[in-house]
Amino acid sequence: MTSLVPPESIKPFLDSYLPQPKPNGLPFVTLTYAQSLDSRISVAKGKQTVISHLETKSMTHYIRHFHEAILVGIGTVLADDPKLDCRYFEKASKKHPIRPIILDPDFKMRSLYNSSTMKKVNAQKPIIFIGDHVVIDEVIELAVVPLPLVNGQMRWMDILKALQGMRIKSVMVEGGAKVINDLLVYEYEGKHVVDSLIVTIGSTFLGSQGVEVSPSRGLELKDVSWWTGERDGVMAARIG
Ligand SMILES: NC(=O)C1=CN([C@@H]2O[C@H](COP(=O)(O)OP(=O)(O)OC[C@H]3O[C@@H](n4cnc5c(N)ncnc54)[C@H](O)[C@@H]3O)[C@@H](O)[C@H]2O)C=CC1
Ligand SMILES: Nc1nc(O)c(N)c(N[C@@H]2O[C@H](COP(=O)(O)O)[C@@H](O)[C@H]2O)n1
Repeated sequence: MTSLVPPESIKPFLDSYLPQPKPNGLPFVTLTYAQSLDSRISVAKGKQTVISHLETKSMTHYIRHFHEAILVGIGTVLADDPKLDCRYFEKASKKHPIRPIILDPDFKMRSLYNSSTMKKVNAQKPIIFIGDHVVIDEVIELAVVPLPLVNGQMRWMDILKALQGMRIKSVMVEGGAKVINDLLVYEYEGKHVVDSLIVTIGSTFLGSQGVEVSPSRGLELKDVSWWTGERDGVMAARIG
C-alpha cells in the first residue's frame, strides 16, 4: 500500500493545530470534515459523497497520523462503510494505529461489523459507545462502552471522560452532520471542548437536498488560518 502524502505546504499550515497534551488530561479534540460551498457534507442523507480532492483527502490521512482515535456517528458508518484507518505513513512497515470510535446508541454495529470494510482492512477493532439500555446476552467480539442516554443522547463530556479513562490522548472527530452540528456548539462548564477545527471546502455546490452543517447557533472562531490548493481550500481555527 502506498502512503497518501499531502502537499508539503500543508504540513507547516497544520502544525499549530495538531494535538498537544491538555492540562486537564482530557483528550485533545480535533473536529474535521469536508463541506461544499453551500455547507453540505453529502449530497443526500445516507449517500457517501466525495468532496475532497486528493490533496485534501491525503491531508485527512496526515491529520489522522497525529491522533490516537477517530470518532464518527453510526449514521456515517451506515452511509459510508468507512475504513477509519490511517493511510499516511512514513515507513511502509510502520502503519499508524488509530482506534475507531463509533457512537451507536442502539448497537447497530452488532449486526453490521462482520460485513464491514472496516473489519476487512482495519486491524484496529472499533470501540462502540452504546446506550446503557442495550442488552448483550451473547459473546461479542466488539469492545463496547455503555453510557447513559439523556433525551436519547450521550453527553459529550461522558464520551471524553470515557476516552480519557482508556488513556486516549487525542481524538479526531470526522462526522457526520449530527455529530458535527452538536459538537460545534457543545460546551462544558462554559468552555468548548473542540480544540482544533479543520474544515476542507470543496469547489462544488451539493444543493439544498444535501446534508447540511449548520449548528443551532452562531459561534466565533479565532486563530483562523487558510490554505488553498488546486481545487480545495482548508480553514483551520479554534472555537470561542
Ligand atoms: N464530508 C464529510 O467530511 C463527511 C460526511 N459525512 C456524511 O454525513 C452523513 C451522515 O450524517 P448523519 O446522518 O448526521 O450521521 P452521524 O454520523 O452524525 O450519526 C448520527 C447518529 O449517531 C448517533 N449519535 C451521534 N451523536 C450521538 C450522541 N451524542 N449520543 C448518542 N448517539 C449519537 C445517533 O444514532 C445518530 O442518529 C453521511 O451522508 C456521510 O456521508 C460523514 C462524515 C464526514
Ligand atoms: N475529508 C473527507 N472528504 C470527503 O470528501 C469525505 N466524504 C470525507 N468523509 C469522511 O471520511 C470517511 C471515509 O474515509 P475512510 O474510508 O475512513 O478513509 C467517512 O466516514 C467520513 O468520515 N472526508
